[in-house]
Amino acid sequence: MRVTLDAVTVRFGSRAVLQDLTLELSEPRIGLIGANGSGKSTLARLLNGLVLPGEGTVRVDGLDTAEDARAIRKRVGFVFQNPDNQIVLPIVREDLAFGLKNTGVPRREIPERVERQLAHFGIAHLADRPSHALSGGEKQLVALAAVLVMRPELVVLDEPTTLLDLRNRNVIRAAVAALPQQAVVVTHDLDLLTGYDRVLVLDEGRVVHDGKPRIAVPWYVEHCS
Ligand SMILES: Nc1ncnc2c1ncn2[C@@H]1O[C@H](COP(=O)(O)OP(=O)(O)OP(=O)(O)O)[C@@H](O)[C@H]1O
Repeated sequence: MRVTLDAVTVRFGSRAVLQDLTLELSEPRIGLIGANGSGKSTLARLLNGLVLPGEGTVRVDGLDTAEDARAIRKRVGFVFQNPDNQIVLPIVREDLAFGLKNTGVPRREIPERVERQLAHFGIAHLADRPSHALSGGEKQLVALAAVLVMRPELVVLDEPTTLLDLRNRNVIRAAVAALPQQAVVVTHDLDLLTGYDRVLVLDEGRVVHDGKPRIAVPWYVEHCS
């Protein structure tokens, strides 16, 4: 998919948290890095219309997020930083089935799709567990599974590894690397970006570096830390 930002500014109150961004995002793996408060999550949220630009336009394959948010959300999945904001139903299996039911997937196909997605992440054993009683890392895996089961064309992940131990961080890294879909990943975990096609470094709402990870990551470490 091709996401284009044209002269986008986002303000919260009188403060511009993204300033006059013009970008085209179409590479398979894009990382967004930058200091706390630099605007990464806000940029990620623009991509599926969770945040709308105050000025300028965001288009996803030509659809304007300010006008076609519903159609865009079907195609662009968003994995929240805090999985509690995403998991809506009390039992894991039901949570994964929820979105599928809402988008009209035939009921007989739903259980198998849910099982397959959970098994893919090695979390089939969580299917009947209450979502609220999962560990932070388990919740993060369930939240990612719940987005992927919808088969979005683009997946936006906001700090997908923050709550995870080393083993599950590797599970997520491998899962993201193996995604057939395009992915945009906000992260402070710089190792996650190995092999990515493009990394954007944000600073105070502007893109201050844009390039391959082997250049962008050392640039960030040198200039922004
Ligand atoms: N809904 C909101 N209302 C007011 N201010 C907001 C809102 N969302 C974000 N901000 C502010 O916008 C700025 C950018 O926030 P954003 O979450 O995009 O940064 P970030 O780079 O993702 O940070 P972090 O690494 O800490 O997650 C911050 O100063 C934040 O306080």
